[in-house]
Amino acid sequence: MKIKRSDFPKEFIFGTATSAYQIEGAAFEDGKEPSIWDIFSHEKGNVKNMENSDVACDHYYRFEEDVELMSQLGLDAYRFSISWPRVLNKNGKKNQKGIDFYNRLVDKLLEKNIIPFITLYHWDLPYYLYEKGGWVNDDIALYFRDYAAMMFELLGDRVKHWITLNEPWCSAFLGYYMGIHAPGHKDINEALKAAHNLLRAHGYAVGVFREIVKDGKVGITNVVMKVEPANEVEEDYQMAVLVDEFINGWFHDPVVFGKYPENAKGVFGKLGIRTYDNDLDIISVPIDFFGVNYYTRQLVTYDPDEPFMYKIVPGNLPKTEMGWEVYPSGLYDMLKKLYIRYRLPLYITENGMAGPDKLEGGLVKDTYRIDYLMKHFEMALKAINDGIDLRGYFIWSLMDNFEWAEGYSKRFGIIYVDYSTQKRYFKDSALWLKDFLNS
Ligand SMILES: CO[C@H](O)c1c[n+]2c([nH]1)[C@H](O)[C@@H](O)[C@H](O)[C@H]2CO
Repeated sequence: MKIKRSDFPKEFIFGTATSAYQIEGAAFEDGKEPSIWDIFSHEKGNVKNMENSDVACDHYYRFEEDVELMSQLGLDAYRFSISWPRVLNKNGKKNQKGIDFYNRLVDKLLEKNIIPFITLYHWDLPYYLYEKGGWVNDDIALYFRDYAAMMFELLGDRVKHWITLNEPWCSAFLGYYMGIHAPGHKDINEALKAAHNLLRAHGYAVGVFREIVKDGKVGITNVVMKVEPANEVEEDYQMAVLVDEFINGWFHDPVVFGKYPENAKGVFGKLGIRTYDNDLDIISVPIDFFGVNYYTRQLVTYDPDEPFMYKIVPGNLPKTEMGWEVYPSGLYDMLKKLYIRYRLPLYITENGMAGPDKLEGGLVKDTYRIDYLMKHFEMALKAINDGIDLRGYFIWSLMDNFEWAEGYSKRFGIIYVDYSTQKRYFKDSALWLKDFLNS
């Protein structure tokens, strides 16, 4: 059964998502200070082929063309992030040229009737704050609060949908424990501290949001993985519960319940890893929605030789270029689980796939991406029809961009970017989406 746009509630919004560091470029121009990713990507061995976002998709200079493309597709909304080091310099002064860029971007979106959704933090911490300790310095929550208040003051008259953090799990565990993201640390105690300070930053920002953008909605976007036992044996089921708490619970429970998940907290305690319970009242100030970034499932199996007694097992379903299984039913399962547990409205703030996209004669035949998106749209519609308060869906991503440690080797866009010419090309998936949005 082919679903149509009209099967969704008329107020449901379809959009695309990007982030500042992945598309803007102009990394050192117009007064922008370096971020931890500007430094990390220039250090050998961190990013495939030593690629970086000095230029990326040159969006800082091409944003009008890009908004025009969004308008041609008929998108309802666009999710993007603010580069903190582009708008606030190391002396705590506003960088007016950086602020003007976001003013012009927001005004262009509104002119085209595209609803802006802003993410305040999508991993590009100002390097000058990292030098003060970054996310492991408790003061960072207040620096973030002041940055958030400034952006709410500057754009809150026109932007009514805000996301404090994108995937604090990645910032904390990829950045401070696994070392594969900036700042490249490998210290579990730093990771737990960073996680707590990220959540404190979120809570402080929501507090000032309520004073400044009275008619706005604010939430937080988390990684959402369907965690399943690799084998249907008791010990794997137990590991699935634990890993679900590590990945999903650790950043959802404190925000709603004001407490960390018990099993995971117990495991950290047993391993002598410190956890925190200060400011849980600030962390759990009420929010208006959860942003859900769903891509795939994670199969786990018990392994006593691993630090946390589990390891990830690659499943046998078809995989994307990232090696992630295509698992649409996991989206439905997680939307239902989140809605039952937290009773909050939901937006899918990211869903999409990296494909073997080839530009031939100005076309990209990414039928696999059309199939992927259609199957996930069907799960979103099923969730809505089952009474889940799902309000929107943002495809990751509007255009091919800098895929962090993978550099430009992974293409997630519905628009193809030829980085040698900066020309944009609608992939077949974009043309399909345009038809779908008009169906
Ligand atoms: C399991 O995937 C994560 O939820 C995830 C996937 N992704 C993300 N988070 C980030 O929010 C984006 O910046 C990435 O570009 C995007 C694609 O990798």
